[in-house]
Amino acid sequence: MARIGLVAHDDKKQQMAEWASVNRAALARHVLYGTGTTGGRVRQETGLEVTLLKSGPLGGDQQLGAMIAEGLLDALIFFIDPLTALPHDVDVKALTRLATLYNTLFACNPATADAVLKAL
Ligand SMILES: O=C(CO)COP(=O)(O)O
Repeated sequence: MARIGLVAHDDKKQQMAEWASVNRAALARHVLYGTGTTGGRVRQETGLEVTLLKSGPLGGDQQLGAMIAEGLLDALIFFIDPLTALPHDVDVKALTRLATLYNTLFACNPATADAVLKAL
């Protein structure tokens, strides 16, 4: 059982919902956390229990970063939108920086998320 953070930017939320639905059985074996909107969407699509943090732009990315720094998160699935400028880009950078710094399993697209989920 691993503790997994789920995050997706707006243009990637559909992709996250589909990925979570396809991988529902595997995800059900883990403890899930999500930024507000992403987590709500995953909950709605899959019926999985997801602990909802604040929405990303309102501090949810930072909450996940703090969990990583405190050793409370084992993997981060973060579907980043590479084509859109985001006003809270500093938060995105901070979260990906901490995932890198703490050697956290970190997937930013479905192909890598599949591999990470298999590894857990
Ligand atoms: O913006 C996000 C991550 O940077 C995601 O936050 P939401 O899931 O609340 O939309």
